[in-house]
Amino acid sequence: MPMTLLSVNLNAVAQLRNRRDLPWPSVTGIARVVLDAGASGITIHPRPDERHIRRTDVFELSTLLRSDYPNAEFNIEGYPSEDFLALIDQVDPEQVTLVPDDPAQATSDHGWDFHGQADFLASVIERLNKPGRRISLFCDPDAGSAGVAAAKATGADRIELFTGPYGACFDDPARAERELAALAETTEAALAIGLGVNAGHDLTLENLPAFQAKVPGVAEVSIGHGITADALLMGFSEAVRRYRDVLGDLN
Ligand SMILES: CC(=O)[C@@H](O)[C@H](O)COP(=O)(O)O
Ligand SMILES: NCC(=O)COP(=O)(O)O
Repeated sequence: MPMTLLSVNLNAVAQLRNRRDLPWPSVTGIARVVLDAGASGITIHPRPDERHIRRTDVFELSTLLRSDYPNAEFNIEGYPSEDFLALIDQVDPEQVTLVPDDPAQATSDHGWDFHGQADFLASVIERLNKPGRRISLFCDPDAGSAGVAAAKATGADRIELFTGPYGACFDDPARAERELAALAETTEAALAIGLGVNAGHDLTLENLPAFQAKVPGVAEVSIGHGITADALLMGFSEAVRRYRDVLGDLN
């Protein structure tokens, strides 16, 4: 089975903590648990209103990864505003995932318009690019070969497939098949031109097996909401173990 790495998104943990003016659950504490359980990295999507991840979390996570988990990948997602770009300069994560969200958006719900925003993306990527850092662009599942060619032309290293529409098909197997076919076609087209592929949004233990089987070649998935829901029942260590198992990442 092809192996896909798991990056655990800690937005939901931060959102739970933020219900009270108290420091638990600890975002860095959960980061330790998931990395000790074999997750390959940590993903966060700090939003301008700090409704989940706060600026302070970004620095604390960065310090933790640098000091205790030097092989783990830190993936920071967000819209490339000047504030976001300055944060990336300060924190210097291994992967930056650019997402076309406006500040008021409830959650990410679409990929980039690679043709319409080609110049903007190319200039941002030129600023962000440096050795040892990967740039990924959030991508609609049906972007197809024209979309991924335009994404590659911006200078990006990878796309991140937006799997939200697939995740929403949990009660509609026929629609899920159609979503998987679009995701597979976009992935194949990206890999054929040397663009790496990540994926994320509403992936779960239930929908990952079919995704793994039908969309081969995905390097990394970032998962937050689903794995946090599972962790409430089974704990984060066991949840990470089960996701890694489905992803072919257990010995
Ligand atoms: C980019 C993406 O797919 C998202 O999943 C995002 O990171 C989730 O953000 P929220 O946790 O704010 O819904
Ligand atoms: N990039 C997608 C991500 O990080 C996780 O999204 P979700 O599992 O919380 O929907």
